Amino acid sequence: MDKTLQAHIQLPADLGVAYALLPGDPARVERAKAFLEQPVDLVFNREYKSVMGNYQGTKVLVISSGIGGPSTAIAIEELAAIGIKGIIRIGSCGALQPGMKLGDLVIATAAVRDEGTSKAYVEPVYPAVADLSLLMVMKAITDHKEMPHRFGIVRSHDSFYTAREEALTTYWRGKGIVGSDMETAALFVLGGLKGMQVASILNVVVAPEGAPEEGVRRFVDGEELTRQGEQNQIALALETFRMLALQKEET
Ligand SMILES: O=P(O)(O)O[C@H]1O[C@H](CO)[C@@H](O)[C@H]1O
Ligand SMILES: O=c1cc[nH]c(=O)[nH]1
Repeated sequence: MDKTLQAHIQLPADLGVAYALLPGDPARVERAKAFLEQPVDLVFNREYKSVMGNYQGTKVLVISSGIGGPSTAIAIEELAAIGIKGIIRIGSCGALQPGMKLGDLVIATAAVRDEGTSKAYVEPVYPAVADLSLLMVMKAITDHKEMPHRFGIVRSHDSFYTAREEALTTYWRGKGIVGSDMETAALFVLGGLKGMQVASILNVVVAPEGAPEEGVRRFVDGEELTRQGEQNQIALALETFRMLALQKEET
């Protein structure tokens, strides 16, 4: 077995796990860990904190990506190198469309590539799309679960504090985009290029007319609706992997 550690995530290739949850924030790894049976702490190097455990018979790795495309792409590359086949991002986002509430889930079907990382890999005409099988499983689960959510296109961006942020949000709201984050496009493009199964479930922490920094601050402080949204997204992601694994066993 190859015991060589990946340079950044510091994990070896013999973990024997095929599915990974990918939050941005290392603190979310701890909260996802609470859903796992026999959880084992693995590594905390730079922004990459990892734990592994079982969810109702399915082995799952949880590892943080940090903020933005570059650190996410490094995580995806190294996860692919250790045999990860499926990744579900469990991130936070700003809502763009009227009526969306804190703690609602956005299940990204595709992402606007308004960032740089995915362009370092492939021309901007290449689409950033989620894996259809994962989306179908999520649709089946959410059809029967009480969990405020919507499927739609998100926008991934690189900046947070420029003078153009409000204008950009207004522009993309007009194009029907439902949420904004910073990693989904890189995940979808790399996942597509590498033939991995990838999806992204985002928890709304900034209301449609809210100030991004204020929403993020309140989420960090433990605001109740956004914490419930986080619990919902973790449960949905884990249940999706469990059902996917069952489907694979059956075929
Ligand atoms: O909460 P995470 O998963 O980090 O996601 C969102 O939060 C960060 C910005 O506050 C960005 O990484 C954005 O994509
Ligand atoms: O617009 C937003 C709001 C929250 N988080 C993001 O990444 N973008």
